[in-house]
Amino acid sequence: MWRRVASLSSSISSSFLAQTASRLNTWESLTTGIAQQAKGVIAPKEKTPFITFFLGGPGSGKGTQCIKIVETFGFAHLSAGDLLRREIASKSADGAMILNTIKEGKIVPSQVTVKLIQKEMELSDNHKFLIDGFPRTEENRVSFERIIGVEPNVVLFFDCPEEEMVKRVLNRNEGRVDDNLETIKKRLTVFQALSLPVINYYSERGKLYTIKAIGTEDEIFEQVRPIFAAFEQTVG
Ligand SMILES: Nc1ncnc2c1ncn2[C@@H]1O[C@H](COP(=O)(O)OP(=O)(O)O)[C@@H](O)[C@H]1O
Ligand SMILES: Nc1ccn([C@H]2C[C@H](O)[C@@H](COP(=O)(O)OP(=O)(O)O)O2)c(=O)n1
Ligand SMILES: [Mg+2]
Repeated sequence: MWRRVASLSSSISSSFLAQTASRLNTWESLTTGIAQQAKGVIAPKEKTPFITFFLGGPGSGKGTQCIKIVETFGFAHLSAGDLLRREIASKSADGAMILNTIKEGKIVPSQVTVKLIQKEMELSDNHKFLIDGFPRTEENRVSFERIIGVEPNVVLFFDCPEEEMVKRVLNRNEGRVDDNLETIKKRLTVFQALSLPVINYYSERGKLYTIKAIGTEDEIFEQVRPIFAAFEQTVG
């Protein structure tokens, strides 16, 4: 597998290869556990994971653009919010706590969310992931790095005026318990206080792509598409 990665391109820098090797080891350990549990039913992944984080305030259009990336570039879409809502619906042990946290516009403890993401990654046949709505706090970010052991390759930030986000969320019409004015206001405060530092963190590391998230869905996709097109060859 190492030879396969190393032969991808001679122009890939040695530090990139070192990072790739480290991610590969992590991916193998991530998959080994589940493969053992399944007694060989699930084959170990053959490709290095490619991880993208989609960040932005409520209603900034993350989920909408993820669907387009899935259709165009064949990524697996893991929405942190959807995974948490699934826990609520399944009446799991954490369900009531998650529901209250979401209603309050707060952030669910990282361990819970990262475990759900980890499970989805392990079960997926894909190696290209869009992780949508995560990490929303520095605690989320550090917890992902500690538990999953990898950093994202690319981070997208959907930059949208608050007024527009509020309008979109109030029109979302998906029956979500948090799509009301009171919760949105709390979520916007949490976004400013806890999520912006994560966005700044990735900006300082040169991983951040800021998308101007106003305009039609197609116009916004024309900003998003080239980012993924540029990585298509190396991602596989
Ligand atoms: N560019 C856009 N212009 C207008 N409405 C949009 C746009 N993108 C998404 N929407 C709508 O806004 C709402 C929120 O979008 P969504 O993708 O769920 O955002 P997020 O996942 O960031 O909260 C949805 O009802 C969606 O259909
Ligand atoms: N990393 C995350 C992601 C979502 N949550 C909770 C708290 C969020 O307000 C809700 C809804 O998240 P979701 O990503 O679905 O929300 P938007 O699509 O941005 O409106 O889920 C969380 O606690 N931690
Ligand atoms: Mg969403």
